[in-house]
Amino acid sequence: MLIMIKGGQVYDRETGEFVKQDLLIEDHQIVRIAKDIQATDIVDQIIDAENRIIVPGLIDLHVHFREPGFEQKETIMTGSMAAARGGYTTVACMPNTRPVIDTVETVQSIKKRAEEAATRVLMYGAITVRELGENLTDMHELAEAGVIGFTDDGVGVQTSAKMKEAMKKAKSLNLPIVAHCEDNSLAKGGCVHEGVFAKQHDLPGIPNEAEAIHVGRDILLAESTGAHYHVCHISAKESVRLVREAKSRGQKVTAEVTPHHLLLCDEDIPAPDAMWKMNPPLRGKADREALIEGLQDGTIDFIATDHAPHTTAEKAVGMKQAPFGIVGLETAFPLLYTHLVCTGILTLPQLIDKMTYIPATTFGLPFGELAEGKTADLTMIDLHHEQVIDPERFHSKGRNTPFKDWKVKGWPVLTMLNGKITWSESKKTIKG
Ligand SMILES: NC(=O)N[C@@H](CC(=O)O)C(=O)O
Ligand SMILES: [Zn+2]
Ligand SMILES: [Zn+2]
Repeated sequence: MLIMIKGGQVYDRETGEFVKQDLLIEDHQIVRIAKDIQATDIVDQIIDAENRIIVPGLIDLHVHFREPGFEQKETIMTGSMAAARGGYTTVACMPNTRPVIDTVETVQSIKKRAEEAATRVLMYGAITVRELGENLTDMHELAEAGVIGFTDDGVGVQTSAKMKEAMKKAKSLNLPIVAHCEDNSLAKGGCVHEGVFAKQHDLPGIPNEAEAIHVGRDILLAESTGAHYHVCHISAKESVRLVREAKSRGQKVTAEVTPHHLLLCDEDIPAPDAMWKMNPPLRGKADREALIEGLQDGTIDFIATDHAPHTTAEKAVGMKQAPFGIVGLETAFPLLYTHLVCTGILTLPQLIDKMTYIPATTFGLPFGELAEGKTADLTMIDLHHEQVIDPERFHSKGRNTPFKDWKVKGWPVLTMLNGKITWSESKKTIKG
């Protein structure tokens, strides 16, 4: 099978430029990128990319696909379709499923289910059995089964000794510790950020230190064990400061931030409505500013959505009772393009790199670049098309987003994984 993508503005990471070029894809590989490829006779399909940019397939290293155990919220199939619609070709699933991803059997069964998925589905193994914080999983076995790192995402590892033990093991396996940073003794019972909104509505707050204290502790532990330490969904200004300081000492500490923490703060929450409830919570204005600054100066390495679908019924029970989490895969790129690139906060190449090449290289994954010889994972985006976010049109089972009705531009129009089209808005082809 030979596919040509014709006339698009192809992103070149090395120069940061968009050059009008054609791509030739043979089976799963990009075989040629050049101006005006004359191969019309031999190709099976020609895709018209006029007025579109072509970027590497987006990569989201923090998603919750809920399978096994919570299929009412999402499945690998619906989650991966949401990812494809959002322009993603690679995702990494968190292990807070039922059962937890803490055994080789569970890894294998998810791999099996993911064979037909619309994205490449990578996964993390749990740090502790059932994410209970008590006994380490068989990390060696999980690594052999192919997990890309270890995390107890959903909960923090509460004791320093357990985290240190996990880091030692992770270091020996050359895999990262990916930490959900939350000290329960400080966070317990809170449902929003301990700030303006909590006060106004008399809601129990989660203070910044609940996150930052783990970041600080773990940076010390990573320093002594030599492990690669990665901070999930960083949200507090103090955490950004700690990561910046560790990086300046040359430590292998990395961090990700979500679109919602970059675009919203607690004062933006219109009313106590669980569509705005997630963990960590939307922080204060100064935190949001620190996150943007951290993203700009490279303290924060990349963007991950923390796509966390829940059912409408679960989210309808109010701010205190509802589960934490919002969906993100189908809105991330247009939201960030509209609110960070069109406003001059990031350049378009910076945004693309933080959603492709940087997450890949941070975790040593061979994706995130458009080049001859590379896997044909790519996304075609219409930067000009403006559309309102309509959760009813999501491929995800989750409708839980605070961005409903936001008018944004920069929508993905075609996604290709391994040389196969996994999502296309219009099937706009010249041939085939
Ligand atoms: N982020 C969330 O608010 N929720 C996540 C758990 C997590 O990422 O900590 C979930 O699994 O629902
Ligand atoms: Zn988390
Ligand atoms: Zn998560």
